[in-house]
Amino acid sequence: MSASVPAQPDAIDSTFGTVSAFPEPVEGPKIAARNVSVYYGEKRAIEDVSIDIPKSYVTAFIGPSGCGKSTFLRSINRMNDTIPGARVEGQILLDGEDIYRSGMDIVELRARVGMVFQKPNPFPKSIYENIAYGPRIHGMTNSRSELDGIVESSLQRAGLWDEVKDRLSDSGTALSGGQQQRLCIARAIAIDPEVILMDEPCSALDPIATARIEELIDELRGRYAIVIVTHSMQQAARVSQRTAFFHLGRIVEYGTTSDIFTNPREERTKDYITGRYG
Ligand SMILES: Nc1ncnc2c1ncn2[C@@H]1O[C@H](COP(=O)(O)OP(=O)(O)OP(=O)(O)O)[C@@H](O)[C@H]1O
Repeated sequence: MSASVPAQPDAIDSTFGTVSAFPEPVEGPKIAARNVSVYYGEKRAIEDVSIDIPKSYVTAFIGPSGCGKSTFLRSINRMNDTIPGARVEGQILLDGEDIYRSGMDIVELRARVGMVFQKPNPFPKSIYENIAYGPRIHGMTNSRSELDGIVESSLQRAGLWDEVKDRLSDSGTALSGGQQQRLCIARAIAIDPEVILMDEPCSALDPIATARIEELIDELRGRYAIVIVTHSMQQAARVSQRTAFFHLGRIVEYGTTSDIFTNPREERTKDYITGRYG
């Protein structure tokens, strides 16, 4: 891992296990949202959200069902564009560039800001093709051997290579749920993104597969800005260094995961993380 990777977690909390406390990021934000509101038709699902999301950290979005976590996550790579009637106000800056400006190349944006969904969704193609598809359409390689190299390194980084190297031509959909999710992470990594958005990536997985994905998230964070939506307080505490608590379409509190879980400023945050509602 690079030297810029934050240090190891240093705070322990008996309820949530090890909770990370990290120094402030040294670089400017990878993503900066400014007064973002998201509408579905007349309904406002996100209201005036501003947040800076750093590189080399995992940022968790937590909050009760329907509070807008997924809506906001999807607005970071303009996935909401695909929903009829959805509309975004405000600014979302990626390295200072407004991703909602006219003329923004959406295909390039989604290559820079990859996404992993709740339910693993490999293409109904071979394991090899699942990974090779993105680099091929983005013109990232000139030769088969280069493409082979990307497929191998992506599967390596997603911790799947040893399990699939002898059956790359088997269908991706024939893998176990946990393997499929690692395949989807490998697919996202293959096009060299800068940000990885994960919408409840473990909710369809058993505890062992979940632990594997959590380890993987920790291994990957040095290289990317990772944002994860999760319903599991324990998972947020285990994998993230920053946590934003959403409620009724707003961010109530955002800070180090350590502060949010051990020393929340807001009553609503405290109530949620102690299980009083949600
Ligand atoms: N495609 C859509 N069309 C209309 N309304 C939507 C759509 N998607 C979400 N909403 C509404 O926007 C609000 C926020 O939903 P969203 O899925 O972002 O919340 P969430 O916090 O991710 O919830 P959950 O934790 O249950 O996944 C909810 O009131 C939801 O009903």
